[in-house]
Amino acid sequence: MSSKIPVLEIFGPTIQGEGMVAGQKTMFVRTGGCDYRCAWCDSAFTWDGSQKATPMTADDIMAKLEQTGGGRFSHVTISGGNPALHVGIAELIERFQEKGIASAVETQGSFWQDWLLNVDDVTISPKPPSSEMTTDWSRLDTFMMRLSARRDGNHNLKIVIFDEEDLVYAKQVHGRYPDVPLYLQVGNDDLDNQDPARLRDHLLEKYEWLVDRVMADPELNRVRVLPQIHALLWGNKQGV
Ligand SMILES: C[S@@+](CC[C@H](N)C(=O)[O-])C[C@H]1O[C@@H](n2cnc3c(N)ncnc32)[C@H](O)[C@@H]1O
Ligand SMILES: Nc1nc2[nH]cc(C(=O)O)c2c(=O)[nH]1
Ligand code: SF4
Ligand SMILES: [Mg+2]
Repeated sequence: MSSKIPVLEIFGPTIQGEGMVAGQKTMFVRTGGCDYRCAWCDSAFTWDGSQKATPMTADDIMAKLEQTGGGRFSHVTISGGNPALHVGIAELIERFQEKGIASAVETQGSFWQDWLLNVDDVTISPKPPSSEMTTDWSRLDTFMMRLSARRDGNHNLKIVIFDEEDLVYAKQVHGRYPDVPLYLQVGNDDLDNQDPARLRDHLLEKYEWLVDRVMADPELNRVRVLPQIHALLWGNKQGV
């Protein structure tokens, strides 16, 4: 029997706006529920009760992806919430493999699932102090070790930066997993802004600050710095 997955939204094709495969044409499946409560979560509707998830089987999700994306995609990103809370995603990844669809997952590294071994690109996003969450380093170590042991697939770290303290945290993570590519992402601290042009100016100013800080720091010579491209293009709109 297949285990159902709580789904908040399925959308696309759009571009992956963040991290390692930024610019990639992809569909998104966003799952409901998260074990964290980040102070600045831009997807709080997945866990704060404001929107209701629909329980779906892997086949339901495939049908909805095909209905929404038509023939216009060959890549699916699973985000949330924390997708790694859901065992049922194993079957969804199998469907992708059968159909030759590449897959990516966004998670914070607090829960492991063996299906992660079959995902092409795994992004792990540990949370810095500004999130008001605490990193369980032994859990994260185990998570990173399991990913490093796989033969196929890529993984990377992505840390959202709001302030100096977050940069200190990012350097701690970088020192702990020096061989894993690290992306620093501009934090969006204006989640209620409904004016995409004004938000864009604001986020670009923050991007410039982050770039300047990274250029000045010899401990950050190997990191990559990116904004959320989708926020620059479409602001705080959901489902893009
Ligand atoms: C909404 S989360 C869902 C996946 C998973 N729970 C996680 O946090 O990695 C997707 C990505 O958005 C990032 N994110 C969340 N809120 C953000 C914000 N206000 N500004 C920039 N990035 C944010 C997260 O750090 C994560 O990398
Ligand atoms: N275009 C686009 N790119 C994204 N990359 C990560 C996202 C996420 O919310 O996990 C996201 C998203 O919501 N939209
Ligand atoms: S871990 Fe991800 S989904 Fe969960 S609260 Fe933090 S940013 Fe939001
Ligand atoms: Mg997002």
